[in-house]
Order: sequence, then C-alpha cells, then structure tokens
Amino acid sequence: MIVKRVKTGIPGMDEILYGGIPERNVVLLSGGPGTGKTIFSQQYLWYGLQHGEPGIYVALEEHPVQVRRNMLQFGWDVRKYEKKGMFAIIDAFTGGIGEAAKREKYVVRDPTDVHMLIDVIKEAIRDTGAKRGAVDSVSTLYLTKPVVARSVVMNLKRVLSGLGVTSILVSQVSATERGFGGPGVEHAADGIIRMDLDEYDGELYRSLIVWKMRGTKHDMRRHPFDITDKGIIVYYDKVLRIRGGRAYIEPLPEKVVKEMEEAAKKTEDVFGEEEE
Ligand SMILES: Nc1ncnc2c1ncn2[C@@H]1O[C@H](COP(=O)(O)OP(=O)(O)OP(=O)(O)O)[C@@H](O)[C@H]1O
Repeated sequence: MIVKRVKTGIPGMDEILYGGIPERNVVLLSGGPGTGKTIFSQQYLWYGLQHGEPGIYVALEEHPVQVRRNMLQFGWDVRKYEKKGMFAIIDAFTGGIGEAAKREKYVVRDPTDVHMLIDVIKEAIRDTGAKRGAVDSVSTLYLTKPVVARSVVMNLKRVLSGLGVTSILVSQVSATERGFGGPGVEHAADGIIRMDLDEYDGELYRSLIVWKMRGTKHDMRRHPFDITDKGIIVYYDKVLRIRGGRAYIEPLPEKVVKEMEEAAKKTEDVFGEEEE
C-alpha cells in the first residue's frame, strides 16, 4: 500500500522523512525557546498554500496581527490567501479583546475552553477545506493543568485527523529538558520532531531529529539546520556529532544520502500521478 504523504516543503526535511509526513498524522514539534518551531510550522503551511492546499494556523501565543507580520518577514504574505478563503488564522490569544481582534473572523472567546476552541477549529477547517494545520502552541492549553494534556491532544487529534488534516502541534519544553512535552502527549502523537539549540564550545548549534513518525521509515540521525530570511533549511546530508564537548558537522555517506533523495523524489511522482 502506498502511504499518502504531505510534503513539508522545508528544504531537506522531506528527505529525512523519506518523502513527507504520512497523511492525517498529528506531529508533535517539540523544542526549547527560540529553536524555530513557529517558523517551521508556518513554513509548512506556506508551502501548502503555494501548492493549492488550504491550511489553518491556531494562534495561542501571539496576536494574529503579529503572526501575519512575522510571516511576512520571510516573504510569506498570507493575507491574500485569507481573502480567498484558503487560509485561516484562529485567534485563541486575544479572547476577542481589542480593536484589532474585532476584525478577526475566527476568534475563540474563551481560549481556556478547549471545546470552544475545537468548535472554532472545525468551522475554520470546513470553511477553508484545510489539508494542513498548525497549533502554536499546544502546551499553552495545558500549562496550568498537566493532567488534561493527553485528553486535549486526543481531542485535537480526533478533529484534525478526522477531518483529513495533517497537522503540527508545537510543544514547548524547557531548554534543558530531554522530553517532548509529557508522556500522555508523546504517546498520543503520531510523530515527534525535536528541534534543538545547544551551546558547544562557546557557540550555538541548531539541529533536529525525527524521534518517531508512524507510517513511514525516517532517518534516525541528528541533522544540523539553519534559519535564514527565507525560512528553515535542513542539512539532510549532514549529521551533528558531539565528541568531547565539541560539535562536529560531518557529511553522511553518499549511499545514505541517495536513498533519502530517491524516497523524497518518489513522493513527488505519486502526487504527480494522482493530479492527472
Ligand atoms: N530572518 C531570520 N534569519 C535568521 N534567523 C532568524 C530570523 N528570524 C528569526 N530567526 C531566528 O529564529 C528564532 C525564533 O524562532 P521561532 O519563533 O520559530 O522559535 P520557537 O521555537 O517558536 O520559540 P518559542 O518557543 O520561544 O516561541 C529567533 O530566536 C532567531 O534566532
């Protein structure tokens, strides 16, 4: 059986995922502060829009106005897609307070009420026909009540996956924490991508690793990545190794690189055939 995949469109990432995220998967994108989670999730949505796939972005940490402004910095002007009805930002930040919030179409009046949030998400998915989704961040929903973490994620998963959306749930962990967001959440998610920013020998290094991804083979190495003014670039052909407290970025064997490239290319072929 061919697994239908959704390409992240982030350069280098689909090679690591052997083609992309299996359709309808709910992926936990976890990492410490400033590791690039927000940019990753926005780039994923932007790529979809460029290829005719509608999306939704659930803003729990930032004002929708700020979200648009941040995306614009990378050249991702989402306003025209919002006007076309292909993209929706769900305001789960302002609670509808303030002049700017009054102009938002999708507002969660009480962001602490998960059922209310889910109703607005459903409405936005139906209106836009979303195929891609991002929730930034899901941790906000259970920061003060960790016992409900699993049920919150399961509820989101039911709705997102059930309506055919392949989604990224941003999960905030502290810089030194080894986990991904708590046991309930980690097991409920179909995939986990961990983003890191670590200091070695007086310098910060960005890297990411795919910890799990149901429905596909994926590379198991820690790959370096960069954030540029065009977004994230992942070096799928390189590995970050730590020896004696120092970081080394080393090239991977050609055979390994080729295998990833071929798998990523195949996904394009599958979509190509289906579109005809
Ligand atoms: N134009 C740019 N060029 C290079 N790096 C950038 C650019 N814009 C932002 N960054 C980097 O991206 C980081 C912020 O990334 P992002 O907001 O995605 O992090 P995050 O993981 O969502 O963090 P948090 O959990 O704290 O919200 C900044 O700290 C900066 O290092």
